[in-house]
Amino acid sequence: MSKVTVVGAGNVGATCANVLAFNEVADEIVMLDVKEGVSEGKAMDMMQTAQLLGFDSTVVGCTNDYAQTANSDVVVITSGIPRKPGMTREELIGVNAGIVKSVATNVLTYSPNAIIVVISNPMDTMTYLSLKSLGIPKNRIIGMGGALDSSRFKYYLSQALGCNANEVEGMVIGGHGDTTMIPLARLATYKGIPVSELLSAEELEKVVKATMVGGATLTGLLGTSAWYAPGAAGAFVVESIIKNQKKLIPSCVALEGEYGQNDICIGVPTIIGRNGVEKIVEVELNAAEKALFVASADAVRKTNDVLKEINVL
Ligand SMILES: NC(=O)c1ccc[n+]([C@@H]2O[C@H](COP(=O)([O-])OP(=O)(O)OC[C@H]3O[C@@H](n4cnc5c(N)ncnc54)[C@H](O)[C@@H]3O)[C@@H](O)[C@H]2O)c1
Ligand SMILES: O=C(O)C[C@H](O)C(=O)O
Repeated sequence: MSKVTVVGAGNVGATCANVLAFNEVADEIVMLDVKEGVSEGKAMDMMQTAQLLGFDSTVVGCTNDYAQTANSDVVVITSGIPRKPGMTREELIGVNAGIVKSVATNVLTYSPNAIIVVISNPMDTMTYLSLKSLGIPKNRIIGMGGALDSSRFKYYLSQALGCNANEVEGMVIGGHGDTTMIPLARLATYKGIPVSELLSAEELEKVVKATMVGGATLTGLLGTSAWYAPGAAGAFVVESIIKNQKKLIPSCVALEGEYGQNDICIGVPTIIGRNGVEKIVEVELNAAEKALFVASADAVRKTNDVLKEINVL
């Protein structure tokens, strides 16, 4: 019997729960939100698709009742506010830090062995806050950003190449921010062929830039931030944990010397399985990529410092 809780039944949380149910990733999926009746209503709506879509997972909704989340194997945190056009993710810290800290504490009380997947923004800092305030082993705290950013990178590469996105490989590491993301263009391939052999340097640069502001572009179009790919990316990470798939997914994890960094949570390639972070894979970066990673970590650290200034850490 596997159980996943999704906290925050807004755009991202509900989409994540829906994908988890549709793909039968867990036997039971609990959605929790502070808005009276919203989780219950969305859960009932999803359950009324079960016969149409043919899934057997159970979706349960509750209003702030953590007892219903008890003994979850994985808890996904999406609670908090999203950005509006013109904002950065970092600007959300003042509101979201308090929400994420209290939610993380509550879920751990009822699911002391859960693996926590943090989605709320600014995600790298919310992951660090969860790690520091919960004091659980670092393998059990995973920030979701790289799965989404890499999917966007593959999308933009496929558009430039005019090919199927499923036949493109590529990873984005670094922070999950408009200026901190590092799409690893040098290592991206189409059917094993380096994309640098198929696209000009200018075309590749355009893809990299579009990937970095992928979230901002959607926020401009939608008036709030995206949810289909973010929800699916959250479910993708959860599936690798629940089914022990050991997929290589760029994820925001605590570094202790890896990539030359300490006391930070930031996106790096990780093997994700039943124990959460099973392994951090150290890809050999070239000098330019190393410099970008250092700058990205410096920027993430600056946002982490705000946690102390606003007294949540
Ligand atoms: N890491 C990523 O890749 C990524 C991708 C997309 C969105 N996000 C972030 O995810 C968060 C959610 O985005 P969204 O579009 O779903 O927003 P949303 O407003 O649609 O949903 C957020 C939900 O959280 C709920 N909530 C607020 N405080 C709560 C609490 N204390 N306990 C339980 N629920 C609470 C709200 O009632 C709301 O339903 C935002 O911070 C957004 O920036 C991150
Ligand atoms: O862009 C945002 O603010 C939401 C999320 O981080 C995303 O990348 O879609």
